[in-house]
Amino acid sequence: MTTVLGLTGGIASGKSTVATMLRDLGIVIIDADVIAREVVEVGEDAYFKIIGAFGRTILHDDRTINRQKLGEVIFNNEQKRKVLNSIVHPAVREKMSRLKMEFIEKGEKIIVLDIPLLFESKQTHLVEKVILVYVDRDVQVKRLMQRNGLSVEEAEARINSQMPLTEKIPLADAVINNNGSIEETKEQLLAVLKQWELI
Ligand SMILES: CC(C)(COP(=O)(O)OP(=O)(O)OC[C@H]1O[C@@H](n2cnc3c(N)ncnc32)[C@H](O)[C@@H]1O)[C@@H](O)C(=O)NCCC(=O)NCCS
Ligand SMILES: Nc1ncnc2c1ncn2[C@@H]1O[C@H](COP(=O)(O)OP(=O)(O)OP(=O)(O)O)[C@@H](O)[C@H]1O
Repeated sequence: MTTVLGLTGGIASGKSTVATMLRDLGIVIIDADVIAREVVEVGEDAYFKIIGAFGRTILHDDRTINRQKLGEVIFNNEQKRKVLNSIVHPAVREKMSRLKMEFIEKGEKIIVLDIPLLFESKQTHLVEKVILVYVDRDVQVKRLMQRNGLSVEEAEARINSQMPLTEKIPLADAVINNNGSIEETKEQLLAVLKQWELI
């Protein structure tokens, strides 16, 4: 029997940090951000659809998608974000489901789907339980600015394009508070997995 968990949070809340801890425990992670990059590689269906919707100005000279430029467009324009989502999300969903089935067939005990927009895009039916990685907004802004080299306005725009983390808390089965140290986050994660009798 395989248990399928969802790992979610907000931008720069610490999902990848928690995913690395899970990987270190030997648990398989299917990462929606990674798949979202793969399905828009040069030559893929979604790649051509993106050019059709956003024009060739969002490409680098080598024809790959200029993610920084596309990000500037979609994080500041809800209409355009919806257009991009409508192109990329179906392809991501299809590939995630396929990978999930492959790992189930292989007999993996636990599979974690790391999906930043799990609640926004109503994907909770894919998983049995959801772990939310939470941080306070000021911590989130600070870590996002630092990691991506963004201004406070740019960081706020990205955070505002998602459901507020406080609204995600009641929708999750377990909440890991990542305001503190990495060690404190790891302790919380292990406690959740023990409580669910997964380790
Ligand atoms: C806009 C893009 C080109 C920016 O690329 P970039 O390399 O700068 O960021 P990256 O892909 O690593 O995403 C970082 C984080 O941004 C947030 N984010 C990404 N896309 C979205 C979106 N459409 N709406 C809200 N938040 C988003 C997520 O928290 C994600 O973890 C890229 O994020 C993208 O193609 N987004 C659309 C697909 C999508 O929704 N991906 C999220 C998981 S399916
Ligand atoms: N407990 C912590 N203390 C200090 N820094 C942290 C902590 N957790 C994460 N970080 C840092 O915060 C940033 C965001 O963390 P991470 O990349 O894990 O978030 P994420 O939710 O996967 O982000 P995204 O969805 O935007 O890719 C990273 O630079 C990471 O090193």
